[in-house]
Amino acid sequence: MPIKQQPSDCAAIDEHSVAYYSELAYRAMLAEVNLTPKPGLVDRNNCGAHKDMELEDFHRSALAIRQWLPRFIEFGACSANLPAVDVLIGLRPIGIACETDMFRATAGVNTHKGSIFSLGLLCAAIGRLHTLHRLITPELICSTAAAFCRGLTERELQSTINNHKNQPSQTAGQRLFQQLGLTGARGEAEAGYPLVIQLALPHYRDRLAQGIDPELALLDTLLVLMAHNGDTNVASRGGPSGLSWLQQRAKALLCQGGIRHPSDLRHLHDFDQECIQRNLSAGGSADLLIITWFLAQISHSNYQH
Ligand SMILES: CC(C)(COP(=O)(O)OP(=O)(O)OC[C@H]1O[C@@H](n2cnc3c(N)ncnc32)[C@H](O)[C@@H]1O)[C@@H](O)C(=O)NCCC(=O)NCCS
Ligand SMILES: Nc1ncnc2c1ncn2[C@@H]1O[C@H](COP(=O)(O)OP(=O)(O)OP(=O)(O)O)[C@@H](O)[C@H]1O
Repeated sequence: MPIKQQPSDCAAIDEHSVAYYSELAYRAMLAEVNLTPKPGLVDRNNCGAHKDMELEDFHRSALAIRQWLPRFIEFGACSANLPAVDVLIGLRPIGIACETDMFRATAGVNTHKGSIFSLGLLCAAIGRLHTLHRLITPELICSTAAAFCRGLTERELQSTINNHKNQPSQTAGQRLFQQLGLTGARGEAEAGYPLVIQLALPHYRDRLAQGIDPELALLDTLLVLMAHNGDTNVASRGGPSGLSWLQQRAKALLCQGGIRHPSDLRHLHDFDQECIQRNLSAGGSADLLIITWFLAQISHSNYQH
């Protein structure tokens, strides 16, 4: 499809701001994958329910993605003159090139496809807000990302139902929308990341304010996401019953008090083993946890541009 409008050349965003936000996004990916023990997901203890990837693949993948993070921010900064809804068409080739580098780094394994999509959108939103001299807050970043994605679920999920029904070219996300109505990574982005803004981020901040260890607070926040997210990774592996089981299991753990003390980690070890047995992995919630950590650092920082 031809690009309707090209972003004009713009005075590039200053390199310190680009470096600062890129580094936070890179560290967010590391904070998530190193966090242990996570039910069903790859972590420092094990590969969870995954047979084709391990911790080192995620470290290599994050390093490959790191090179692209400044490009997302710069694109967002340089396209700030365009209507928000016209930004995604220019951002996508950068996201796809970044995905290609990720697959090269992992010999073809999907470690961070969903993370690239979401971090790419948020980084571009930061660039746009910077150029427009707006405040860079979690809420404004997510509402800007939502504006980039307006119409995305209609274009790529709803309208593909009739055009591509049962086609092998369908992605997992398109198939799950058709079968279960889940809108996945696209729906969460288009809605402005409500699970992060309304649930996970306030929960993480509350736990930190209560003096809970940051790693335990992040694990507890992962449970909140798992309890509420219509995660297409879980549904693709376990169907609707697998998704419902995982959500209920996470809710039950939270009702028991969640993860507040090191002794609570035994519940996560049990949950991990159950996910491995059922071949369930909450990759979408892991992606949202990356975003939660990233936005939490931004709301804590006094960074001035
Ligand atoms: C839109 C994408 C994610 C489509 O993938 P797909 O159709 O398989 O969709 P799906 O919703 O199943 O998600 C893919 C990944 O997102 C993550 N995910 C799953 N569920 C959720 C959820 N509820 N919320 C957030 N992320 C989720 C998972 O990691 C999953 O593997 C993407 O691959 C794509 O189009 N990439 C091109 C790069 C791009 O557009 N970049 C633009 C911004 S940088
Ligand atoms: N620590 C993690 N462990 C596993 N997945 C993660 C982790 N962090 C993020 N993810 C997300 O989960 C997705 C990978 O999930 P999964 O391997 O289930 O997907 P897939 O490759 O599409 O499916 P399958 O492996 O069933 O063929 C990635 O796109 C990534 O963004």
